[in-house]
Amino acid sequence: MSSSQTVKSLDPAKIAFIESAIENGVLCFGQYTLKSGRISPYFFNAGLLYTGSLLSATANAYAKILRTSRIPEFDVLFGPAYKGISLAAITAVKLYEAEGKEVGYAYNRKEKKDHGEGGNMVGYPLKGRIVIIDDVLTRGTAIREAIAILNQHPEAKLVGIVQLVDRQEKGQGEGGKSTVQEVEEEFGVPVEPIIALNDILRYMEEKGGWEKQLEEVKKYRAQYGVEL
Ligand SMILES: O=P(O)(O)OC[C@H]1O[C@H](OP(=O)(O)OP(=O)(O)O)[C@H](O)[C@@H]1O
Repeated sequence: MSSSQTVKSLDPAKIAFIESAIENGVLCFGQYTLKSGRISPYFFNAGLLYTGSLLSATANAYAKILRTSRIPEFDVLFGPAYKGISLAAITAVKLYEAEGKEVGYAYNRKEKKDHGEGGNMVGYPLKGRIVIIDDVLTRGTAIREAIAILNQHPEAKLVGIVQLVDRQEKGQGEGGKSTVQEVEEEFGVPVEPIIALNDILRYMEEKGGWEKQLEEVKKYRAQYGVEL
């Protein structure tokens, strides 16, 4: 298969997102130690979404998922520190500019501040229907911490979570479920990704020229992945 092969079975928006991520080094292949301790042959580095055009494309992708997926109506976007902060902010701006949709925006600090406005929450008051915006759930530690923050606000109701990439990996439990499945069951809300590992694999398979990386990712998936 040549590297100019067309990818037919994926949504063009997903193809564009994957290609832009690869071109800009956001989606990369090698050897990466994840927060979970797992050594992954691929990594999605949301920290490299650092130009206006990349942020704009990312915000479009989040806005589209919020419009088209299982995420219900919501009032506030909550971006957990650190990476979730800018991701939630750009999404709130995009929803307003592109769709005229006004939503609140809130984030937490990792360290508590004792001057100025004080506390560790900033932005829109945490009340109403909340959607968490983050980059990726690996073992789900960060998302559980974010939900614990929400639970300290009795008027806040979590209604959904959106992540950039669903790695489709086993979570913390013994049942062999993915982190996403565990979080969906535990908290009773949908967790939607912009792309999933399956999309990335399909892209690599159909595009061609990725045989070596594909083999490594498939090996990793056989060890840590879940069949969906
Ligand atoms: O599901 P987990 O195993 O918790 O891993 C995923 C989370 O960990 C990373 O954030 P991190 O806590 O490193 O904070 P950062 O955004 O400040 O980099 C990443 O941004 C995810 O949010």
